Amino acid sequence: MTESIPITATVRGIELGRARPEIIVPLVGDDHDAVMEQAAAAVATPARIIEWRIDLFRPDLDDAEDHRDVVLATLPRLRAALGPDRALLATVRTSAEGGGRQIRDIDLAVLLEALMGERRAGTQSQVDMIDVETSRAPAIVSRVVSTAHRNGVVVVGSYHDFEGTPEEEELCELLRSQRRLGADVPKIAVTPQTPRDVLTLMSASLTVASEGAGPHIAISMGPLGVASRVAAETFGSAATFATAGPRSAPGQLEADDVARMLELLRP
Ligand SMILES: O=C1C[C@@](O)(C(=O)O)C[C@@H](O)[C@@H]1O
Repeated sequence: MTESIPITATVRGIELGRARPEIIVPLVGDDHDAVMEQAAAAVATPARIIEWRIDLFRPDLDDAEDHRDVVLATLPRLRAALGPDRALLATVRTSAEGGGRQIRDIDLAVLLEALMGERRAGTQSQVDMIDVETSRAPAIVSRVVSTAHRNGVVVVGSYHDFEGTPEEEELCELLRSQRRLGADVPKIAVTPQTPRDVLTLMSASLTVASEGAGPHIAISMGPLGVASRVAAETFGSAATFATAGPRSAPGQLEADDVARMLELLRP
């Protein structure tokens, strides 16, 4: 019997969806120096993907254009600090999904598009992956997805629930619908109220993984959900978020510990 080749999403030679789950370290600094300091700590861990939580950057700047200007000024320096082998995931988590910034859909689209830039032939966008919340206006999601794909940027589609864990079938459908919207890596992060909720999340992830449509990320947040962050490979999640300093969500563990756990828990 021949084994089917998994569909993967590749950034900087890192193949999401094949072999061991990737560790993603978030940078949550509120200004340039804090972000650069956290980036230095992140590159000293085994994480190969670094997430810049842009919604937490310069909260003093309410104006979308002022905020965009400082973000774009820091981007090349952050990119350089990561070196050629680490991928940069840019995330603007809106307050609607537990993030730090209240932003109009149109300003969000302009910011995400500016981050991806229009690359010239033979060059690479400074951002390798872009996070888009798939519950934003459909026109905005599709605009961001098209710009990303035109520029060779991998799209992470996001959904967060900080209150509870929907039913398994709903979780599966969320991941499938994110992929239909153009996400290369659908992602759900939900909150367990009971241990069984953690199983529900893992089971939904396993179901979707077995469909073989491509990589996805599934997280059960908070202290109860920690198992989901280290057992990612067993239930088919392509990546897990872990820290090198302050965390960006409840339940995240240190990247070095997670790397060890992923190795120990390899099926
Ligand atoms: O979407 C996610 C997942 C996350 O919420 C977590 O639970 O690890 C952390 C966020 O930084 C990231 O954007």
